[in-house]
Amino acid sequence: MDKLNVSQVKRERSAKKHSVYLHIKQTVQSYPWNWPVLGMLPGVLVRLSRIDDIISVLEKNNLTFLLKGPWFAKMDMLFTVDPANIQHMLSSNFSNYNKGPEFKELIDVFGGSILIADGELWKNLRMSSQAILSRQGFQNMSMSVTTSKLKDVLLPLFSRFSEDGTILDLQEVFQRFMFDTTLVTTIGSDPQSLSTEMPELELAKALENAGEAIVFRHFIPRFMWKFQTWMGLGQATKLIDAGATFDRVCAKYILAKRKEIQEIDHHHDHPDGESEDVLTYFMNLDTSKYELLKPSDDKFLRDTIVASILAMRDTTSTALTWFFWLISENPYVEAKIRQEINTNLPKAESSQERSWSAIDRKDYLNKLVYLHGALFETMRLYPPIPFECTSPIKSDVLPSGHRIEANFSIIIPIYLMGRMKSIWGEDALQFKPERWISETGKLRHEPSSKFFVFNSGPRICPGKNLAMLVMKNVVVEILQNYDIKLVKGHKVKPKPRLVLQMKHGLRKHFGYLHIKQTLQSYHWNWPVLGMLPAVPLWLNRIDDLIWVIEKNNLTFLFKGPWFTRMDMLFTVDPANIHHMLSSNFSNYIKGPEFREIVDVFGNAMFNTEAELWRNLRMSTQVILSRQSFQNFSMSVTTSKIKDVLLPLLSRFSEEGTIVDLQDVFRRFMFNTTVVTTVVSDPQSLSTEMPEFELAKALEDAGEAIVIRHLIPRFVWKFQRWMRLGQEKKLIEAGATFDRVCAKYILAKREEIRAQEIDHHHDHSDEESEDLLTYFIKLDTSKYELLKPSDDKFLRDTILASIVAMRDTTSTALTWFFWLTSKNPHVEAKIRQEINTNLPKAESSQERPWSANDRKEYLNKLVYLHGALFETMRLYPPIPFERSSPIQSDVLPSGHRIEANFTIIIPIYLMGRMRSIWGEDAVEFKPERWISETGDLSLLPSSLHLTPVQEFVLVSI
Ligand code: HEM
Repeated sequence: MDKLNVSQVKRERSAKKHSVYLHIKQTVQSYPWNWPVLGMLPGVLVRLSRIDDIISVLEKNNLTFLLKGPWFAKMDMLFTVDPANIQHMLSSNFSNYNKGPEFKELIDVFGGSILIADGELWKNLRMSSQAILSRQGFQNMSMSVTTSKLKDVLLPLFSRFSEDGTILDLQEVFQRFMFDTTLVTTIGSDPQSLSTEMPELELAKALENAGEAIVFRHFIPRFMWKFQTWMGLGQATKLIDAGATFDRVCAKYILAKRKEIQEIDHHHDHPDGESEDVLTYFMNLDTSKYELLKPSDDKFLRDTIVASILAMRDTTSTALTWFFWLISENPYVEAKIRQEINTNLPKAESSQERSWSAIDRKDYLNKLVYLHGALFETMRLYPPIPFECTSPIKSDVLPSGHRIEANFSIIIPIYLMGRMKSIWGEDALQFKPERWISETGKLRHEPSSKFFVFNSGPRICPGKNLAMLVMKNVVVEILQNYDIKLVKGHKVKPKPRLVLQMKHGLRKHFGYLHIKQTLQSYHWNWPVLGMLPAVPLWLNRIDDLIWVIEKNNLTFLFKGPWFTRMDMLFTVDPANIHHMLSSNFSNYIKGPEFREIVDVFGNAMFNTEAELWRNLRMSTQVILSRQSFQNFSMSVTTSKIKDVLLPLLSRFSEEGTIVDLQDVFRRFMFNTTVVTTVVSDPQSLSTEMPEFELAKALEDAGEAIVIRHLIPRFVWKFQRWMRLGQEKKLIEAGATFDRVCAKYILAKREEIRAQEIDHHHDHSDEESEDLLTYFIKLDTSKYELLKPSDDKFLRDTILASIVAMRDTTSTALTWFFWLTSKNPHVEAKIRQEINTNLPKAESSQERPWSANDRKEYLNKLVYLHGALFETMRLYPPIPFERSSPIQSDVLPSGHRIEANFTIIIPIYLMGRMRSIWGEDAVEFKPERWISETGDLSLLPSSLHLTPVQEFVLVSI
């Protein structure tokens, strides 16, 4: 294997090990668009998986884009998301536009229903459908069917799953739920597809197969699928079979209904016509009003049943699935919805004193404005029907200026439309129910040509209001009883279908949402084992842990197993923190246990106390605050960026290599830290990505130390004595530290000696010396407890410097890039800030900057500063801090603590507390750091700066 291959393999291995991968890619402009013969098809295929790129193409083309298909394939299409075009085609010029013959042909299996029909037939179908959908009786029936299905089937099923700890696929649950309720409202009988057995139903299966085959037809030239149908091949067979199933199953329903009607006629026992099901309504239709409809014709009734299921089932169940996923990703939205539900809930319902009428329930649901906004917002981002087709009967010119011939295909990609910044603003990609709430707290109206999810004009969805009520009903019942969490690691993405369902991997019955009861039900404090058994449970459920701490007023006493000395007080209460780390500082130390746990690092500043700490702190502060040291560090960073990091990223980008950015940043910071500490550059960042013993030892030591925190002291003491497991690694890491540092120290002493002999040496340079030189030459009269001549002291100093700078900064950078890639609006704002403040000279590279110029420029980047703070608020590089009182004390929270008791401040959780940061605590919002005057907000006094914090931020 040659050298390059080796490095490639190493890189892949390291990428697997870590969890952050970012793909460096060129922008889409560089791909060729229009090919000879093949047209734009190859370009489209490349871009299909790059929704962002397609969005930017549409934005660049003023929201309308002409796609050239392969020559002679009749696949040219106009894509438009321009609200003006939509208003023109679907409202003001409605009579000149229809679904087009091609679309009808594509979905022929659904017959001539309302969803497909045009012209007079459509008008008849529309008027008759609207008549039944607008009946109070029909709406009430639909609501009661939904409510009883929820109470009698769905909730008991959830309870059972929750007790068993079963993970289930919520998409499938909602599909079955909607299938059952849709069939009850359509034909009056319940197929009971939702049950513990989850039986497979042929009609449901046929609908799925038909949907798949139809999508396939959209993507291949017409003559190909025509040929396949003729030969009965591939997808075509599925479609033919699905059609046959529709015929057979619907015939059965129709026959049964006819019998039922006859019997009722026979007994003269007419039920209330207002609440009849769809099939009964259409069978009894007054044909004098709707001349083109034929209630006696089984084909007409079959198409009506299929259309009714299609219109109601998948649309609603899909919207519900995306909704639950989005709120599980946005817990603050979920909290707001729960609050709205509880605030508006009438007393009677909560105490279950009386059952509600459908009308009471409707009134209540209509009050839930924020929930309404959250459902609209879900469908804006994940519209159940992701695209719409239309075609002009006569040639026309669109408001966008595009001239289109008769029968030309026009596609409205609704999915993309909801993501356009020019339509929805800079935050288009964010899930923000607030955008639907007006200043007076009412629902904000958006024209249907803009919020096109329910179509627009005369063909607007006639079931919209009913669908909203049904969805609200489902959400309220579920949220009142359950917490729903996404199973960790499950990938969520849409699958291209007629209805925008969620693609959840290949495994069919693989679930993705975990239903669980609220935390109260867990067994907490066990005899002998204390709370230890609950720990693994919490560790996977950070949200619960946050909730427990919030419930306990930010301070929580953890009981470890008996006799293990593992009891600890967890606190994130800013008042306690201020007390321990500031006002009562002298009574608090890291504690002997902590020192013992991190003994491999020796006497570093972060694990010493009292006078020794004061000496270390003062001497360190002197060098860190030197202008020259700061400038030295800045130039090291800058040249490492320009000479190493950027060329490497360019190369990866050209090769299309996927890099582990965490590894890159760690190596980058390792190099710059070692340079500022001892001056010699280990060059760990290069195409070869060599492994370094010092870096490796630091990693092993870190791992072992975490384990020491989690297990009882006697266990790791015993392991150390036996040289077992992670303790063995720790001993080896210690030896590596000794050896490598001894080398650095020896080299540095020699260098200093040589300089002292060399009389030409200019001492004015002293100001920009590295850390090791500084400590070797330290003035011991000022710092009596420090011993520059002692190699052990220098070794500990080198290590402390690397530990303090390397991982903290590189970790913050890695999370920062991940968060900005997930929040493109933040990235855009940062880029803008960078460009706006960039001095002309730099951009044209006319003159090199001094470190001072650069510092001044970086200090202007307030929004970037906020984004970095925000990154560290959510992902603090040091996730917890430890403290212990020398003498017993009472904390401001009222907790009495004995001397030497362990107190943990879980900084990671602290950044996620709603009671500290507000309802949007878990959101990434750099804006929270910007004051009204555009400056950086002052930190709350409970959060304390470390001496290097500002320095580190400037380096970043
Ligand atoms: C979240 C739920 C729903 C969404 C997003 C939705 C969306 C839509 C859209 C986009 C169309 C136009 C389709 C086209 O012309 O290609 C449509 C049509 C239609 N929808 Fe809905 N719908 C939903 C629920 C329902 C429900 C619950 C019903 C019935 C109770 C219903 C009944 C209909 C009917 C009958 C049409 C055909 C209208 C026509 O062509 O004139 N929809 N819907």
